[in-house]
Parts: sequence; structure tokens; C-alpha cells
Amino acid sequence: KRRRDPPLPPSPPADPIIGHLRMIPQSDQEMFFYNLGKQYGDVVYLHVLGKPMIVLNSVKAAVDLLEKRSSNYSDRPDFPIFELMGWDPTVTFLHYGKQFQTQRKLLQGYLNKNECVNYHPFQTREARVLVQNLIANPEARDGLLSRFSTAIVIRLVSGHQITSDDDYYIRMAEEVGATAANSGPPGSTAVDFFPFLKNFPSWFPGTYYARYARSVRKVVRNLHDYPHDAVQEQLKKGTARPSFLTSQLEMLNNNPGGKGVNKLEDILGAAGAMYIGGADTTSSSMSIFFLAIVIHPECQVKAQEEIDRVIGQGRLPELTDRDSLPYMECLMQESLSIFFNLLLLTQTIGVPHRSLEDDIYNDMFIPKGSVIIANIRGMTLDESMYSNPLEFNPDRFLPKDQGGLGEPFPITTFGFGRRVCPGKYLADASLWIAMASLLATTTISKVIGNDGKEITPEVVFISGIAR
Ligand code: HEM
Repeated sequence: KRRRDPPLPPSPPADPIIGHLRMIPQSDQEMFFYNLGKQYGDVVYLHVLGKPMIVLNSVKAAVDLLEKRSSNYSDRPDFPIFELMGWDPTVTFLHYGKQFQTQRKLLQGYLNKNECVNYHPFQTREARVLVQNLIANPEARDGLLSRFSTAIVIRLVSGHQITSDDDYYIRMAEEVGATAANSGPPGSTAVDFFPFLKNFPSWFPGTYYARYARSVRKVVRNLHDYPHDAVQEQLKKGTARPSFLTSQLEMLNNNPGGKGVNKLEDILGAAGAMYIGGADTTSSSMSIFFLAIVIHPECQVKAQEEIDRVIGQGRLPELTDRDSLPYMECLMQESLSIFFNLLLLTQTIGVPHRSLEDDIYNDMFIPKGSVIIANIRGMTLDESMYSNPLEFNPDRFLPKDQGGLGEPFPITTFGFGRRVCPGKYLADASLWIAMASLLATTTISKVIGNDGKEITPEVVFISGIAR
């Protein structure tokens, strides 16, 4: 059959048997994929030990396949490292099928656009707490950003209100964040390519991530058990606050196995997905925003002028002000996606998808079971969509009659099709209100060293699910 099919997508020369294994780097994969795209086109074929891999480097190819043909392209590959950590069954890592659909539905019920408007008051509150804490202690920035994003997710999932930096939930989320950040590039560590390595002794080359994953299993388990136990206890005492777990566990306690009542493992899987998907992504996006502003103070001045003009001095920004602050919007979109420097990446290769059936796209054969990498970073560098994509330029999104370049907001930040990030409305609002509140009240600048000179931060990223 294959002989009659069109050829595979273009591909660089490969080694016998192991294919492109030696070529694929363990970090900064997005630039490797992007450069392949420049050489071979926006759909590139790679294989590792006979396992097919397709890299998509353009928005068009990603939309054509992952969105328009989403019933074929919404599976996930196996993630042995995350399974070893105990992240199964969590929607992010589930194969396409009934359990995936159940958990997705659960999440969509809580995180859809309309529902998310109800969370604006506590997102706004947390943004103001963040600003207050930052003013008091700017050096604690990383911890405070993490507290901000954790507080929102924890409140939504379990109803718990974080009121101090010593809160147990913060420690728990930090521990879990560290496990995800140290887990290597999702879907492409040595153990992902050679799953049998996970059973090899720890001194064996390539087993590092498997050993690490096993050592943090209890941290991941605790993240699921602790909020569950706490909410069950509160339900018994009648003190549970409204939250995802409160309503789901209440239904389960009252009518286990009933129609529309979800299984405990799915409730905990969806809750776990919100913790892992929601905390570090938001705080690392905020870190990137700080970095962008430190390096581009002129953008801060422009956004502050807009805020002062539109909102004035007498009150703080609200999410309802968003449409009246177009430059603020452009600044946020630019800091989320397009950077002037190759190292400044918040969005890289997303989470890989997998195809379920053989397919033909633009006269290229895409074999069933291909791991599909949507190279989000590569897409934001597409020169046919963005002029000077490496330049940090929020004005690119403003309409031409307002002095901008009229380029479109990126649609790639939150992924594609049936796997698109279910937390995108929540994240989007958290980021906007935090950024706007910060710029309305503070000025972000470089630290001054003991020698009286400004310190330009060193830009270093860790590869993981968030960078
Ligand atoms: C700046 C913040 C965020 C960014 C940039 C982001 C980005 C992404 C991306 C790129 C994906 C993969 C999509 C794909 O496979 O095509 C994803 C998946 C996911 N995100 Fe987010 N996300 C953010 C915040 C959140 C929040 C706040 C939550 C929940 C509260 C969340 C929950 C999830 C879940 C559960 C998945 C897995 C979906 C699935 O496999 O079906 N994310 N996110």
C-alpha cells in the first residue's frame, strides 16, 4: 500500500536503524526543528528507531491537520516519564478515547469562556496581592509569581484561599513544579524513545529521567490526595467552599455511579491536570514578561502612558478595561510569543500529538502513529506572517492606521484542535490583570549592583513542560 502512496514529507539524511535519533537535541529542540523547516519545508519527516515523527513549522499546516482533521490528530504519544511519576490518568497525557473525553468535558465545564468570567474577582484580588507583595519584597519575585499562579488554580480547584507564603499548598505546588521542570523535553527523552530503558538499572546511560521520575512519585501522589482529603473533611464539617472538587466530590458522595457522576480517578485526573497545566505556565509567562520589560523599558513607558490616559490615577485596572487598552494587549501578546532573542522562549514545542490513521496531506504521506510536533516557536518566527520576527515589537499588532504593522495576534500560544489548552481563558485573564496591575502601580527596572551599575539579567532556561 505504501508503495502506491505519495512520498513521506521531506526529511534530512538519517542513520541506519536509529534514524534521526543522534540529530535531535535534548534541549532547544524548537530551533533545531525551525531550522529543519527552513531547509525542508513546513512539514518535515523524522524517524527514531522506525517511529515516525512529523514536525509542523507553519500555522497553516498545524491548523489543517490538528484542527481541521482533529479526529485523526488528537491522540498523544506515550509519556513513560510522566507515567513513572504517577501522572496517569491525567488528561494531558491520556490517549484519545473515552477517558480523555470525560476529563476534557469536566475541564471545559469549569474553564469555558463564560464560566471564567466568574473567576475575574479572585484573579484581580490575587493580582493586587502580587503587586503589594512585590513592592514590599521585589527580590522574592520568582516565589511571588509562583504564589500568584498557584493561588488562582488552588482556589478554583479546591476552594482554598492562600493567605501567606508558608501555605502548605504553595510548597506542594513548588515541589510538583520542580518535578515537571526537571523532567526533560516531554516526549523526547531517551526513555521516550526507548521505553525499555525505564527498567534498566540507574547507572545505565539514558536512564537519568526515569530514575528521577521514580524518586518524585510520592510528590505527585500527594498533590492528588491532599486536596481531595482536605475537601472531603470540609464537606463532612459543612465548611467546604465552592470549587471544582467540592461540587464533584459532593455529587460522587451522594450518588456514586449515578448518571452524570464522574469517577474519582477522573475527578482527580482533571484536578491534577489543572495543577500541572495551570501553575508554572502562568508564572513562567510572567517571568518572561519581567525580562521583556527589563530589556525594553520603552514599552513599559508606552503602556503606562496608555493606562494613565485611559484609567487615570484614581483606581486600579479591572478586566473590564481590557478593550480600552490596545497597547497593553499588544505588549502582552508580544511577550507571550515573539521575542527578539533566540533564547527568550516561553512557548516552544507545546505537547506532542499523535495521529491515529494513515493520512495524505499536500501529496505527502503521514503514517498512522506519527508523533506530531507543532513547533509553536517556529510558527512565531514565520517571516511570511511576522516582519522581523526576532525583534520585540508590540506595535506590530496595532492596525496600520494607528502606526502599527497590522500583523495578527498569534493563535498558537495555547496549542491546537481538541487538545487546545482548556485553561486558556483563565490563563489569559490572569496574565492580563497581573501585567496591567503591575504597570499601573510600579516601574520594573534593572537591579543596581554594589558598583552602582545596572545588572542586565542573564537569560537561562530549563527545558521542561514550562520553561
Ligand atoms: C500562560 C499559560 C498557559 C499556556 C501558555 C498554556 C499552553 C498550553 C499548551 C501549548 C498546551 C498543549 C496544547 C496541544 O496539545 O495542542 C496546553 C495543554 C493543557 N493546558 Fe495549558 N497553558 C497555560 C495555562 C493553563 C491553565 C491555567 C490551565 C488550567 C487551569 C491549563 C491546563 C491545560 C491542560 C489540562 C492541558 C492538556 C489538554 C489536553 O491534553 O487535552 N493550562 N496548555
